[in-house]
Amino acid sequence: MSDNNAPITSADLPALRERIDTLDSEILKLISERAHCAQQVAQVKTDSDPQATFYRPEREAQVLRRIMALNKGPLDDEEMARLFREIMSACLALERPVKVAYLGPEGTFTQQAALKHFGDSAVSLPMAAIDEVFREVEAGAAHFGVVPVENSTEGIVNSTLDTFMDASLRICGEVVLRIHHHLLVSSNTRRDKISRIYSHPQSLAQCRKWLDAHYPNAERVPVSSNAEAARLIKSEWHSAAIAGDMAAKRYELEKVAEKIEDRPDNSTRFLIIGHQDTPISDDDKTSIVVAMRNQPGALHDLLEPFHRHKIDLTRVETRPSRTGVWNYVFFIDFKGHRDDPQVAAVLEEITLRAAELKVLGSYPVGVL
Ligand SMILES: O=C(O)C(=O)C[C@]1(C(=O)O)C=C[C@@H](O)C=C1
Repeated sequence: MSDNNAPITSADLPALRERIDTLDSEILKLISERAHCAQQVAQVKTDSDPQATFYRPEREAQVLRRIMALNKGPLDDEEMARLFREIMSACLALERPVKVAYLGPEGTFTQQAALKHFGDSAVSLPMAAIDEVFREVEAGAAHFGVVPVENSTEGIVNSTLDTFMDASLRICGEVVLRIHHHLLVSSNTRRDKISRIYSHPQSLAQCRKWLDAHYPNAERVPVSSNAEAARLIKSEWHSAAIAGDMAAKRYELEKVAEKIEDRPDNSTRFLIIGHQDTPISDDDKTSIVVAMRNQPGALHDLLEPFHRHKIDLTRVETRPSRTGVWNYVFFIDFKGHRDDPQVAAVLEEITLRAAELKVLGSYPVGVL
């Protein structure tokens, strides 16, 4: 191979490939050793508790954060963490394969979020509605569920918050996904004759300006999901769909235009729901739902302890209560874990002031 100062030429190719082969052998050996360690961890877990939970979100967040902090390039931190995410996913599948229910059908952004969080080795099960995802996990048919909760342009997903009010499940993680929309067609579509564009209503709204500029006369048809839009156009030669990469791949569609969302920072936050409480990971969030008594100053009374204990609120959402006794409930997300002394003190104070308080979960801030 060339010395350090000489430019690399095609003559170096065989030596470079030989070096890659040697490195791959080392990586292979190390990954196998790591997988062996994970198997031993599983043994320790089952020895101490036959009902042990194998998936440990706080540990996974710590592993990924550490890798990102150690990474010196040339791969960027996210790319490197994504590779380790897959290694961990395979290691966890060796311990016990994880079943994850998500808001389907196949090809939705929620499926993409599930894969981003659990990796490719998880078994993912599409559900037709958000409450079905909850039910599947509550019934034990899936270990975890993934549901959308808020979008940076279109706001809150009300059905997720409403379903939480009656559910017994905990939040054990969050995933934030950059949402990129594409205009997709099938191989049979006459691209110059597009007269109808299908998508989920939120996606149509997120691409409104682009559609006004490029397809002002096409009919915009709202459907139940982007994946459904992608499926529909397979049989219509004059129609296009707005959907993401996952749907494009699943339905073998071609991209006429990429990243057509009006706001480049368009992102959606998803929650991971399950049965278990998650221990502290050192960078956590907590979600609670609170019903206050119907009296003046109730919201102030609720928020004041957070201010006094210097706890950052990341979201406050009001929803009509469905029990009829209390008019409104507040969904609050804040930084910190319920086992942090400061957070525990705030929760204790709120319990005294509120008609009802439910901690939905403390979980690691999304890493990827
Ligand atoms: O540390 C553990 O508890 C493990 O089971 C190992 C491991 C890993 O591969 O690093 C695998 C699955 C868990 O979700 C967390 C981490």
